[in-house]
Amino acid sequence: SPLNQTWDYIIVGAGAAGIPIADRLSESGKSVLLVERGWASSGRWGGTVKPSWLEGTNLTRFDVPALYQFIWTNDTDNSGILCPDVSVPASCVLGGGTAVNAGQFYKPHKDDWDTSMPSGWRSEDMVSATQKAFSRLLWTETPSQDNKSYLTNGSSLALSALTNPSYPNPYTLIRANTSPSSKNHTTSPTEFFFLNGERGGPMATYLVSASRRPTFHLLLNTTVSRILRTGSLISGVQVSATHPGGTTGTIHTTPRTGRVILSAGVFNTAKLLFRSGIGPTSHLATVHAVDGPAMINPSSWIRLPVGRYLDDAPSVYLAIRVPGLEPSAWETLYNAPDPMDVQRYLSARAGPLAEIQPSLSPTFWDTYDIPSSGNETSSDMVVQWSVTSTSLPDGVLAFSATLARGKRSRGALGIDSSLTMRPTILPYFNDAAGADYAVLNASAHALWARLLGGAIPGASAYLPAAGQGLDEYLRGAVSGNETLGLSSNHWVGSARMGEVCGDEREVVVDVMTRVCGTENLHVVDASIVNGVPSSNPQGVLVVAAERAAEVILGLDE
Ligand SMILES: Cc1cc2nc3c(=O)[nH]c(=O)nc-3n(C[C@H](O)[C@H](O)[C@H](O)COP(=O)(O)OP(=O)(O)OC[C@H]3O[C@@H](n4cnc5c(N)ncnc54)[C@H](O)[C@@H]3O)c2cc1C
Repeated sequence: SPLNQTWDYIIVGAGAAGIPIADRLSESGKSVLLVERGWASSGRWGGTVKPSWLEGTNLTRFDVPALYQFIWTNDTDNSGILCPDVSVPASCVLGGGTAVNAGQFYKPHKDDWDTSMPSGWRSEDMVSATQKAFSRLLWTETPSQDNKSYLTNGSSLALSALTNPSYPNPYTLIRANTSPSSKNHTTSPTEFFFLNGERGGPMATYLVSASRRPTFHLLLNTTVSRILRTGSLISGVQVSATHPGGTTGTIHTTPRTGRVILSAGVFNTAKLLFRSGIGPTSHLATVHAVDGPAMINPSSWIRLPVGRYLDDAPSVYLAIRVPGLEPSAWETLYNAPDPMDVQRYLSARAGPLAEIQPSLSPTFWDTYDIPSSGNETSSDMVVQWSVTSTSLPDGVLAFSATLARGKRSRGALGIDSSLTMRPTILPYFNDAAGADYAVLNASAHALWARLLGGAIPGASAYLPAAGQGLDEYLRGAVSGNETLGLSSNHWVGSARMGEVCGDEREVVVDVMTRVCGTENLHVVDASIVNGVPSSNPQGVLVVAAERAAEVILGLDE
């Protein structure tokens, strides 16, 4: 039992960052315990949740790319997948976000590091970590093993509208993971981490190599409820069984040298810090009222601005009607897919079930210059657009704009008396100078003019509808009570990394990923990324985990 030994590294949370760092640390020969609150998702790890047509195979719903969309639907049994104690979608099964996400996988833009991360985490420092991450996790634009794309009618139309030289100012076609820092008026086939026609990512790579080492142990179905801490020194974690097969008790780190690494995701890492007496006083007081004497004494609380730099990329979509657009019929895929498609997938991992439905491609980017205003210096801001016709009526093609690196709005998170984590300030369109809205507005107008100006023959307005102005539509989309609906699930930044603990820039962890005021407690997950990157974040997170492994192993040499 993991309770009966001490561990050099205890890693909390087996997600996008937790799995890679666990693997890299276990390479050193030291003992590594990876504690995951959820159950096995992928069939490779013993997962069992699947539609009936996968019975008799080793695959689960998490392994088949096309089943990704069903995490959002009410008519599919999604119980036990999303974290019940987080008010926004967060995955609480093995793999974390990488078990349920769309698999879009992008190499970081160099400015993802250079504009917001401290020294030691700039692009020149990340070269080896990037190389390691992107040689372990491969990517593809055609997950289907016959090397074809399916239901590509919408993506082909969009790609030609973007790149057609007969329309003014065409986009340049690139391969995003070959030219990661070309994100200005460029378009690329979407890059996915699917592997051999199945979900890839950390569960299919790093976890496989880690689990071959005798010094590595994966503990599933077990929630870490708090860190065992005496002042600045961490001695282990308290755990409780979440599901059958889980473990309850206390697990200790190796005396004097052991470390605990929190990789539980933006909201759950913050919750663990709060429950361990680390955070803003008001949140610690909320936890104290619930946990009482089980919580560390207030005289030992470490006041840090955990959660005060929360960020997420807001998304707003425009949609057009396109004559003759191929219907996607994706709704039937879970319970009643076409038997021919099932046969093709099961025998050869090919066909529409091997890809996100329908092809979520291409992706395109524009970068805008933002003049200085108030305390803000001039900078640039990236808008990433993606194309899909899923969950819309037949014949409708959507273009979804995501405000990415350089966006200025910031939010905050908090905890309530049921110990549920939630954003208390949403990081959307709240910047004083209105730069975020200005960029969205400019980008949406440029695209709308292209789409309705002849770049897609016969296209007509759907959202906004004909007669409703684009400005009015955009204003409506970004205001009101529905703003959580703007989320792209790209949350980062709840434990801001800085060069100097205690300075005014809301620093929670130092460049060694160590929580300020502690000796051996680290955070390695999306919490330490100081602002949304230029593209979907998991590529940045795996690289960050590789970099964190380098610095932590360096500390222990
Ligand atoms: C529906 C959806 C679609 C997305 N699509 C994409 C995409 O296509 N591309 C992309 O780049 N990004 C995508 N993302 C975002 C991406 O998945 C996340 O940014 C990423 O997974 C965050 O990584 P993380 O390591 O910080 O946390 P996570 O991956 O969330 O991992 C945290 C892990 O910790 C576990 N845990 C939490 N609390 C505890 C505890 N107390 N004890 C033990 N274990 C605990 C959780 O169960 C989970 O396994 C998507 C996210 C969602 C929700």
